[in-house]
Amino acid sequence: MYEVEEDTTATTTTETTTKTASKDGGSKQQQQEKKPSEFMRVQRLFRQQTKNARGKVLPKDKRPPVDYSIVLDFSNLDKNTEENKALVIDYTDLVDKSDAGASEYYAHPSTWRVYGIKDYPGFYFIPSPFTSSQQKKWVKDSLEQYANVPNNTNINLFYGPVKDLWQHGQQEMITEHQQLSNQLLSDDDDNQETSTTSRPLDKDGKELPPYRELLDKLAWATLGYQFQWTPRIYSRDFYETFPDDLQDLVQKIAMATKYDPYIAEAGTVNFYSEDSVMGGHLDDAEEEMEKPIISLSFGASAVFLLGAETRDIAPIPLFIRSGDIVIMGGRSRYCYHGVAKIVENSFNVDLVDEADETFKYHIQWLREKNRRINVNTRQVFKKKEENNNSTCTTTSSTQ
Ligand SMILES: O=C(O)CCC(=O)C(=O)O
Ligand SMILES: [Fe+2]
Repeated sequence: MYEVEEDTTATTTTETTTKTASKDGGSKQQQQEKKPSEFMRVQRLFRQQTKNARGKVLPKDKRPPVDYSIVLDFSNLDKNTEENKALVIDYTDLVDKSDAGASEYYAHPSTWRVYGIKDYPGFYFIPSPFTSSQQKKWVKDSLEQYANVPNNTNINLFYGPVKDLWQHGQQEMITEHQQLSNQLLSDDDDNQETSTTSRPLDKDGKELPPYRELLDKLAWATLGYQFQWTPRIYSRDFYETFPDDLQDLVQKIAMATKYDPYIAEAGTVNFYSEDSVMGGHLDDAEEEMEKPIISLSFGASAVFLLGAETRDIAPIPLFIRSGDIVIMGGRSRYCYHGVAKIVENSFNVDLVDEADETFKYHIQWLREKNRRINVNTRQVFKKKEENNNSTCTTTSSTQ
C-alpha cells in the first residue's frame, strides 16, 4: 500500500485516507491527457456533482443523485441486477461452525452468512454479525484506543504525540454543549465563559489547534507493526501491542473462513467523512500474502471497488454497510481496490441512542459528517512452522 492513481478531474472529493500521493505523476497537464484506467472510469461513476456549471456549490439536497443501480448488495440479494446475482456465491454451509467461541462482541459464527464472488476464490463477505451495541464497542475502541498514542496517526505524525485525542475532543464537545444550553437559559451573550488557559504545544513548540479541529482531520491510525508510509515497510523496530479482543475477533473470522492459523500483526484504521474517497491501490507490503486482509466497517455505508491485478480491468462495485466484514484473501489479496463513495445519508441510525451516555458523543461525531470507520488487519510475517509444511520455500522479507 499505497500507490494510488490520482483523479485529475476531481475538484470536490478529498482523498483523506491516501497516505502517499501517486509518485508516477508528471505535470497536471500531462496527467489530464493520460487516458484514465478502467478502475478510474468506474470510480468516477460514483463522483457526485457538488458544484453547478458556474462553479457555485450546490446544497446537498440539490445535488444530482448518484446512480447506485449497478452496485452489488449482499444485504439484499433479491434486489440485485441479474448480472450481479450471477456473481454471488453462498458459502454459508461451508463455514466452520464447530467453534464454540461465543463472544459478547459479535454473534456466534454458526449464525453468520458468508458470501463470495465468482472468479474471486478466497474473497468472502459477511453481512454484519454485530448487534448495534457490539458495533458501538468497536467504534469506541477505534476512537479512544486505536487513534491514541502510542499508535501512529496522521495527527501524531504532523503535530507530535497527542495523548487522548478523542477524550479531549469529547470534553470540548461537552463544554460547547453546556455553554450553548447555559446561553439559551440565561439569554445573555456576555455570560459566555472564555477560556484563558493556554493550549498545549505541538512538536515544534506551536500551540495545538482545538482537539475538535484535530479530530476533523483524523484520517488514519496504525495498529501492531506501525506501517512506515514513506519507505512502505513494516519494521520490527516499530511495534505497539495489538488489541487482544480485536485479535480474538479476526481469529474467529479466519477460523470460520478456513484461513487459520491467522495472527493479526498490523492494522490500519481509516476514518472517512462524507466526501472522502480512497483511490485504487494494492496492499502488497506484507511478507505474508497468503493470509487475508480482514476488514470491519462501522457508521456510514461505502461503495467499495473490488478490482483485478491491473487497473485496466473494471472493478466490481459493492456496498459495505455498518458492521459488514470483508475478507480479502486468495486472488483478491493481489487485486486493486478502493472506496469510491461514502453513500449520502447512509449512517446506520440503529447506532443512535441519545440516552446512552457511553457512546453519545462518538455516534454524534460520526453521524454529523456521515463518517465511516474501517478497521483492517493483516498478518505481516510468514510463520516458520507453516513454511515447513508449505510447498513454497521462499523466505523473502520486506525489511
Ligand atoms: O475502507 C475500506 O473498506 C478499504 C480500506 C483499505 O483498502 C485499506 O486500508 O487498505
Ligand atoms: Fe487496501
